[in-house]
Amino acid sequence: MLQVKDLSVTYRARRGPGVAAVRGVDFEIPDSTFVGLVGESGCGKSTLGFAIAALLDERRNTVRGHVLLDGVDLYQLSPDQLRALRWSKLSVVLQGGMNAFNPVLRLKHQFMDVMKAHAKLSKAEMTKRIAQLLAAVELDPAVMESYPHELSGGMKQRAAIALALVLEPRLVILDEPTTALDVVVQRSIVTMLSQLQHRLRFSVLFVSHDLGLVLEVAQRVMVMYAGQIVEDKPADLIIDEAHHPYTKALLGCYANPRATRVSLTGIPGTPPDLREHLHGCPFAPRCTQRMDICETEAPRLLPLKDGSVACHLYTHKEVPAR
Ligand SMILES: Nc1ncnc2c1ncn2[C@@H]1O[C@H](COP(=O)(O)OP(=O)(O)OP(=O)(O)O)[C@@H](O)[C@H]1O
Repeated sequence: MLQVKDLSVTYRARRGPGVAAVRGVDFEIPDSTFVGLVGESGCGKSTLGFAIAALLDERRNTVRGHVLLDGVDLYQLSPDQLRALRWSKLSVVLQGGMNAFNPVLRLKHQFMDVMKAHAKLSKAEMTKRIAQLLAAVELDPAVMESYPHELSGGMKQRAAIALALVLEPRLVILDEPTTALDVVVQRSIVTMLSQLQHRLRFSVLFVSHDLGLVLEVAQRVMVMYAGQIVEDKPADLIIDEAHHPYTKALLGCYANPRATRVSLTGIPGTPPDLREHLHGCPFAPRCTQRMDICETEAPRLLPLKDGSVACHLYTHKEVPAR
């Protein structure tokens, strides 16, 4: 349903090279699939999410490649065609829900504005639909009469998810939707989201730096490093069968709740500066299994039995340098 083909995004700079935040990314998300996108801060997750939603300002950055939703390339559409498609086919939920709502309008009017722009419904029908949606995200329907500031952070984020679902989109992109919330509220929202996704069968791209949280809800996990997808795997296999040394290192930073003993390791070094031209594998300077080829040749994302990985360890028979 969603196909991303050779997608690259560069934030242009006044002087010098821009930031190549997304570098030739390819993947697909079939219907009704919950995909998590994880990686350290600055690896390009949000930029990829925004580029898929065609939300980046093309006056300030360069987007190349294709994003196809049901075969329609979003980057070939006029602004009006794109507007018609937002909310109805694809919607976005951002951190804290704060960007979703106008502070001076009651929630119900904000839901109605979206509905009026896309569908012909009577006021009573709209009110009924808003009540159903708020109940679906486990909020009291009476909340529709509130202003955004009257809601707690968790309630606001639930309302933002309800708003994203108002026109029954096929794909919802959530960018760090629960990061600003406490752990208990985070868990309850993510569980609610997962149940809704099962019931309503939309697809989700869930952007998060929290691998533990993603593993609780996603069917598939894509791991991003330095603007590229380095591993893509079913979530239930990633803990025991991760291939990429970066995925293994990320897992080492996360306490597996199923393990009886846990030792957390961290990842030495820092991700590369995305303003620079990258030679070879971007993870090589931090990789404990690097080989000579890793310094010179960029690995391509190649299919495995389950998922895919971009790492020379699985295509070359060289012995790791250390
Ligand atoms: N508007 C912008 N202009 C210039 N560079 C940007 C802009 N937004 C992001 N970047 C840079 O692009 C790179 C990728 O950033 P991005 O926010 O997409 O990463 P991320 O993985 O989502 O990180 P985080 O989890 O911290 O949000 C970083 O080097 C960041 O500094």
